[in-house]
Amino acid sequence: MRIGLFGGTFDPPHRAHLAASLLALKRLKLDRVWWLVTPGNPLKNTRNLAPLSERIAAARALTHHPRIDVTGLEAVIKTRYTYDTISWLRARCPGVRFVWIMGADNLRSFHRWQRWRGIANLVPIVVVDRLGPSLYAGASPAGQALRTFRLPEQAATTLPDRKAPAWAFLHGLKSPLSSTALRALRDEPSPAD
Ligand SMILES: Nc1ncnc2c1ncn2[C@@H]1O[C@H](COP(=O)(O)OP(=O)(O)OP(=O)(O)O)[C@@H](O)[C@H]1O
Ligand SMILES: O=C(O)c1ccc[n+]([C@@H]2O[C@H](COP(=O)([O-])O)[C@@H](O)[C@H]2O)c1
Repeated sequence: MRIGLFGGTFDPPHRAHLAASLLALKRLKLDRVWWLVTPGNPLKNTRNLAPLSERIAAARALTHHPRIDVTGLEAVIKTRYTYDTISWLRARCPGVRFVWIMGADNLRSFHRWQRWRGIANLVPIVVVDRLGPSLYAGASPAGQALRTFRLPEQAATTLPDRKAPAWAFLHGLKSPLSSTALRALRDEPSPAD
């Protein structure tokens, strides 16, 4: 069983999240993708974050795909740290080949995550193209530190079978969508206001 783990804030979820999941599903020949809706990204200001239950419900409504499961696992196991989440899952699912999925913006800030080198040693990672951040992601501190473990894109399909550290960059999604932009649209005063 090959499972992609797609952690995110999803406030709100949008079509690029779905497209990134579908791209990883197809290119890595995954059996499933599990969305892990975070109780709150430890590096983001979470003061105005929508409630977890709302973000989970919106993600389920958007995905509605037989191979995508939306979970609030991190709230259940009481962590916000990816290293803890992946360790917890690996300990309980020994037969599963997990892969961590993230957008290129997160590779750029990956060196600020708790135990990021440990995460890279736990599971293979796939980085999905994102309009803007993709340009410099490979040159980021983590991209540079992990450069010798980078696979050519054509080998991405082998990622779930690889021993970590191993990572690949998937091109082909250059979506400008972001939750920040959607929140700004939502919060814009209407002409009637
Ligand atoms: N347009 C996109 N293209 C590729 N990956 C994306 C895109 N938008 C989000 N992602 C990835 O999806 C995951 C969840 O992202 P998140 O919920 O933070 O959405 P976001 O649009 O980046 O939100 P925000 O604007 O609030 O930071 C992250 O790994 C992120 O890199
Ligand atoms: O573990 C960490 O230190 C850490 C720091 C920043 C982000 N993350 C995780 O990265 C994922 C993507 O976050 P976001 O806010 O960009 O959607 C989400 O699962 C977060 O919990 C994890």
